Amino acid sequence: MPSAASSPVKGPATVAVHTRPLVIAIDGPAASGKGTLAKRVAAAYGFAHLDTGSLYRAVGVAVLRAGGDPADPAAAGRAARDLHPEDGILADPDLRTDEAAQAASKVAAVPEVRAALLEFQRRFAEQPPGGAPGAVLDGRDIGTVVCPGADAKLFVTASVEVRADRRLKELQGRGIPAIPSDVLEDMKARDARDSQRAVAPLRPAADAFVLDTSALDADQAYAAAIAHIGSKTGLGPKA
Ligand SMILES: Nc1ncnc2c1ncn2[C@@H]1O[C@H](COP(=O)(O)OP(=O)(O)OP(=O)(O)O)[C@@H](O)[C@H]1O
Ligand SMILES: Nc1ccn([C@@H]2O[C@H](COP(=O)(O)O)[C@@H](O)[C@H]2O)c(=O)n1
Repeated sequence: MPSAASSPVKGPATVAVHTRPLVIAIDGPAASGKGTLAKRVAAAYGFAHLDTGSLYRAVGVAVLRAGGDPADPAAAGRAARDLHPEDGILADPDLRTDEAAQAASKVAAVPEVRAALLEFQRRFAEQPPGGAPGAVLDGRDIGTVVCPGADAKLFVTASVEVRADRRLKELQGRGIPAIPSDVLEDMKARDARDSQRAVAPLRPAADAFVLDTSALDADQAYAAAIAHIGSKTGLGPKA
């Protein structure tokens, strides 16, 4: 094999700089806007995007469909081991219901479930589908557990009242009737389960950039995220 010094020059020196896909981790509580942000960041950089919450939702829905209790570790663990995310289940509209969200946060507290879903998430980050040059994963434990070596980490948050209001408007926009106080209580219950569980609790990684979007609209949140990602990776968005 010729040494690097004797190799013929095949193109600009910068071409060979990225020898592995770039990984951007975006975590945060429910309705903080991390999914909206992750999709937009992925599109801007030409990266693949994985909404890891949909994996937990798929497991929760599978347990419910089998007539089981999402908090039952045996039922939840079995459903996670049987999950084949490549089969299109993540696009099932049933995953977007509040019932699915609550079931997801119950199965997510089961260590066997988290272990069963870990490999798929890491493979996505290491080998993004379609040969994309990078991956954006959003969830609760991407920066802390799934991709602790991510090139840029964001923890997107907002006050629980602001998040409940966003979710309420989202539900209303989809024509789903919702009671504001119920939405707020559900949000608090999910926050508590996600941040108090023993395994991979929701919390910012020590090296995460905390982005509070309580007073930011989606464009302002995106601008702040892009500035941070640029400062960590030296890359700017393509679009
Ligand atoms: N900065 C923002 N300001 C106002 N509304 C926003 C902002 N970001 C996102 N939204 C809206 O808030 C709602 C929730 O956003 P999104 O689904 O991205 O949150 P999420 O953190 O991914 O939620 P979940 O974890 O429950 O999937 C959506 O209706 C979205 O359009
Ligand atoms: N990395 C993750 C992602 C999600 N969860 C759990 O799933 C629930 C649903 O997630 P959404 O992002 O779709 O709202 C969430 O409440 C968490 O309990 C997780 O644990 N880890």
